[in-house]
Amino acid sequence: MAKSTIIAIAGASASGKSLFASTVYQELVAELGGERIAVLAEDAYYRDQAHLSFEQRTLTNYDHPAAFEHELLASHLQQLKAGNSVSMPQYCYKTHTRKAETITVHPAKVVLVEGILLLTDDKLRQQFNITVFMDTPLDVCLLRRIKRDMEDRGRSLGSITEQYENYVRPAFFEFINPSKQYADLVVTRGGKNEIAIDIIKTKIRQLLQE
Ligand SMILES: Nc1ncnc2c1ncn2[C@@H]1O[C@H](COP(=O)(O)OP(=O)(O)O)[C@@H](O)[C@H]1O
Ligand SMILES: Nc1ccn([C@@H]2O[C@H](COP(=O)(O)O)[C@@H](O)[C@H]2O)c(=O)n1
Repeated sequence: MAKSTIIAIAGASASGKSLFASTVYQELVAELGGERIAVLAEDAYYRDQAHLSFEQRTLTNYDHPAAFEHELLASHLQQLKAGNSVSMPQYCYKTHTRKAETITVHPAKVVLVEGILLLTDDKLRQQFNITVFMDTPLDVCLLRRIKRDMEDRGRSLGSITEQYENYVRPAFFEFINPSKQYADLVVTRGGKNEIAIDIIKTKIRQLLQE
């Protein structure tokens, strides 16, 4: 396989990273077919916590780089670039650990990867060819996170606000926002910014023709 291009999409929790990545992916798959584009999520690389009790897992700081197995993600990106398939873990936000099953990701000409702390890690940054930062106001992110976490991740309003004050907001200022400096493209207005989606799609079409 010809050299892969890795496109990283970073930004705050609920800033629209997954929506942006999945919109680009789905629209291009509808147009070109899926075998030359792959999508990975940094969240899939949260450390396995099967050895901890549920109570212990609720105490983890999921917004700190130490919560992620970034070495495994970096090695998977390297494997994909080398033309090998990888077994991407699957993560469950309700149990706070990995599922038993993995997903096989095949090598692709373009690999999209999205996650909060991608641009904070030097080894990961070395793998990225194009970097995008979703610059959505934090109050907008919080409102979207509350709705999503209550509807999809089985959380109470109390647990969301406590986690937000203790971990999510501090990590945004300590790690996520400073990593914006590493972005090639800063996207405002979230995962539905059609011009930004179009720019990335145009770049990917160009890469697929090379
Ligand atoms: N521009 C937007 N307008 C309205 N809702 C949005 C927009 N961008 C994202 N959302 C919604 O906000 C929530 C969080 O978006 P998501 O893409 O999952 O964020 P992230 O992956 O950054 O955590 C989702 O329910 C998504 O549909
Ligand atoms: N068990 C977990 C694991 C992660 N989180 C939160 O998820 C956020 C990152 O995912 P996004 O889709 O929002 O980018 C991060 O801010 C963690 O706080 C969690 O709540 N529980």
